[in-house]
This record gives sequence, C-alpha cells and structure tokens, in this order.
Amino acid sequence: MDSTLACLAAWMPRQRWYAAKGRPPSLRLVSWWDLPSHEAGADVRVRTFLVADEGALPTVLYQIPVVARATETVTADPAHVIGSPEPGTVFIDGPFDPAYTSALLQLVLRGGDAFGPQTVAVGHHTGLVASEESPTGRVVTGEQSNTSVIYADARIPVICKVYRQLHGGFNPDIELQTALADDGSPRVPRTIGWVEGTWPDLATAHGTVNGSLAFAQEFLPDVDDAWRAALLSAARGVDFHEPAFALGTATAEVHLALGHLFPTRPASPADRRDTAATWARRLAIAIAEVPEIAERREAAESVYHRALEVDWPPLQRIHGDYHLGQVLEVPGRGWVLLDFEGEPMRPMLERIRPDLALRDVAGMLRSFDYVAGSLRLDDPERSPQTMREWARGARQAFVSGYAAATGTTLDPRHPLLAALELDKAVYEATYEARNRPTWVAIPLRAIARLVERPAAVA
Ligand SMILES: Nc1ncnc2c1ncn2[C@@H]1O[C@H](COP(=O)(O)OP(=O)(O)O)[C@@H](O)[C@H]1O
Ligand SMILES: O=P(O)(O)O[C@H]1O[C@H](CO)[C@@H](O[C@H]2O[C@H](CO)[C@@H](O)[C@H](O)[C@H]2O)[C@H](O)[C@H]1O
Repeated sequence: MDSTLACLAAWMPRQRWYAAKGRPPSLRLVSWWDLPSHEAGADVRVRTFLVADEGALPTVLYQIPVVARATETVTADPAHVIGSPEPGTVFIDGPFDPAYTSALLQLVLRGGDAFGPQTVAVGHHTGLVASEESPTGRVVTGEQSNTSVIYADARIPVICKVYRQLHGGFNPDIELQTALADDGSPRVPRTIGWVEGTWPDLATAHGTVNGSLAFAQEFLPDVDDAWRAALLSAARGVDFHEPAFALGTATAEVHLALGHLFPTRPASPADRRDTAATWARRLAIAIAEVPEIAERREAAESVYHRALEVDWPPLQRIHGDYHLGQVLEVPGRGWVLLDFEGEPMRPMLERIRPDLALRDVAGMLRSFDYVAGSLRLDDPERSPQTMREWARGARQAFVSGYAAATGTTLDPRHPLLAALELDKAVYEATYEARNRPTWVAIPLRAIARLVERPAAVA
C-alpha cells in the first residue's frame, strides 16, 4: 500500500462514517480530483480521494476530501489531522479546512467541474445563493452518517452535506427533497445545489458510474430538532401530545405530496416477497451480531408472517429512515423534514424503490420509545412507568395526527405496522451494536415487547 492509502487506512476506522466498525479497511485507490485553492501564496492542495474498502461485502466506496499542507504552515486542530503520508506534508480532513470548504461551495454555486482519472465532479446550483458569496464553513457537530458543513454567514445560510459512502444514481436525499421543495412544500428546506460525479465502476474493468457527491440546502439556524424537544419534554414530565399530533400531520402532508410527485403502485406478490426477504435478512444479521435476539427468532417470524396475511396499501416513495432527529421545529413554519437518504445500512437499490409509507410511521413510533429508553439509560432511577406513559401518549398523538391528515383510520394494531416496527427495532439492534453498544438495550427491550404484544401503540 502506498503512503497515502496507509495514512487514510489508519485514520478511517476512527471516523463515525466508517461502516466496518472493528475491522481495518482494505483500501484501493479508485480515483481523485483536485479543486482550486484560493489561498494566496500557500502551499496547499485540495484533493478528493475515492477509495474502495474491498474488505467489505459488498465493497464500499468512500469519498475522502483531504487538504495537504506543508507541515510548518499547519494550524488545524490535531483532532482533524489525518496524518503525514510523507515528511513535510500533513493531511487534514477536508471539511475541517477552509481551503476545502470554500472550494466545495464554489463548485456548487458556480456550477464548475473538476476532472480526475476516468472521473469528473460537476456542481449544479438553483440560483438561490449568489455565486460571488464566499462565506466560511464549519462542520456540524454531533453524530452523522455523512459530514455536513454549515455556511452560516451567507445571505441565505447554507448547509452542504458531503456523502461519505458513494452509490450509483441520484441520491434520494437530493431527489425527494428537491422535488418537494420545487412543489412549494414548506416541510423541507429549499435546495441550493448539489455535486454529482462520474467515477470508475467497481464492478467492471472499464465502465463508469454516475452518482451524487454532495447536497447543498438552505440551513435553518437556531432551531431544535424534534429529538431534543421530545427529550426535554419527557425529562420534565411535560405532555408532548400537541407537537406529536402536528408531527403526524406534517408526516402525512409529505407522504401525500410524495404520492402525487412520484409513481405509486399496488404491492405485488413480488413486492411482498421482497419485503419479507428483507425482514428475514435483517433478523439474521441482527442475530449474528446481537446473539440475545436468537431466542426471539420464532416469535419475530410469527409477527412477520401475520403481516403477510393482510392486505397492503399501495407503495410509494417515502423518507425511509424517519426518526425524531430528522425533523426540525421551525418557528412560524412548523415541522421541517430532513435527510431523505434512507437507512445508511440498507442497500441503495432497496432505498430508492416505492415502499410502504407505514415504514416511516413505524420509524417515528420507535423514536418515541427511544426517548423513553435513552432517559432511562441516563438515569436508571427514573420511573420506567412514567417514561412508558410519556412514550405511549406521544405515539398515540402522532398516529392520530397522521390519520387525521390522511383521512384514514390508522389502526395502531395493524399487523403490517407491527411488523414494520419490529423490523425497525431489529435494524436498530444491529445499528447500536456497531455504533453505540451501550444503547443496544433500547431496541432489545423493544423487540421483546413487540414480539409478545405485537401491534400495540403502547
Ligand atoms: N437544512 C438544515 N437546517 C438546519 N440543520 C440541519 C439541516 N440539515 C441538516 N441539519 C442538521 O444536521 C444534522 C445532520 O444532517 P443529516 O441530513 O441528518 O445528516 P446525515 O445524513 O449525515 O445523518 C441534522 O440532524 C440537523 O441537526
Ligand atoms: O440519522 P441517520 O440517517 O444517520 O440514522 C442512523 O442513526 C440514527 C441515530 O443517530 C438511528 O436512529 C436511532 O437512534 C435515534 C436516537 O439517537 C432514535 O431517535 C431513532 O428512533 C433510532 O432509530 C437510525 O436508526 C440510523 O439509521
């Protein structure tokens, strides 16, 4: 391995976005491109590497922007230094370096391009923010599957998400959010632009793939997300009925809009078989990684089986990884939904298919349970019953808001909703085992409850 790859391979496993937790990557350099640096007189190179982790199954392609600076000029926080591939040069994690953040925004706002071997990165903009603006960027703090940079001092503040794992095709995050915003929906931030690219296809020797590299959207400053609002409410014992009802309404509005913006179709026998196969696959993965789940296997399979015996509603495009952290409470505008990329651990081909809107309802129901679960983890003295009652009230209000806005009677005991909630808890067990092992108790408790008392809101 050359010194650049060795340097990246040593650093990647410590990054939140690195998928194969606990295993060092087996890297191959796929391509790269350089962006212009506007720093006068500085010895700096702004290069984005595309590297494949061939130890992963299937292979994962990562986007790694790096700023290379002469050692004596480095002022970066050591936490953001990747390493020194050769004497005299230091690699800095691009999103934490102004040379990269300003080059990235210029690529979007000016609609420029950058070339590399069999590779091109192209910026697209909607004209919402003027190209002569050059605000400074700072990385979003907190847990993220990707890396986002906020440009708060632009005329319209911007947040630009750099996708860490790359996939072929237009990222549903950009596709769905932009379609909703263009349709006039206030339920999503407006799109400012994106970067798409072409790079060598990992599956063939000579082909190339097109896909999304970054997404710039309107940044909504000084707002809380629903996770924080719900945590505060539960910790203080304050009823969350009204915000949860409004969240149900906002969710329904987005589903109705997606239903008319994108094709819908009846759930065919093949769709039902594919969904059942996904449930089974996710259960098998969870059992392999969290062996306690094995004792629930048969009970879980019965829950899935019951869902296959009832009628299913038509399929449509959905959010796909819906939880309280994906929703912002914006004064004067209400709930605003983010991050339509779907679950990071789900294959992209499954994420872009029409799906069950109830999957999003199930995701949010799980999230209210997480509020109760995380508060109990923080303070084991907290009354489990009070927490459960808080979650039950919020879940009921959310379902009522959703049903009222869709004009349907959403039966919280519907076997399909129960199966989707169980599937989400199973996914969460794997997610927590890989990312936050001390939280795995939250989905484990939920799985136990859901297989014994399926399809209950409480
Ligand atoms: N348009 C926005 N306005 C304000 N904050 C945002 C916006 N987009 C994202 N954020 C913040 O950044 C966090 C991460 O964004 P998200 O799209 O969920 O990234 P990821 O795909 O990496 O999980 C969100 O939880 C939210 O707090
Ligand atoms: O936001 P992401 O797209 O990165 O989603 C992943 O990470 C989420 C955690 O950050 C995870 O959500 C789980 O934890 C939340 C609390 O932190 C909780 O509200 C959710 O209900 C729970 O699923 C999500 O599953 C994962 O895909």
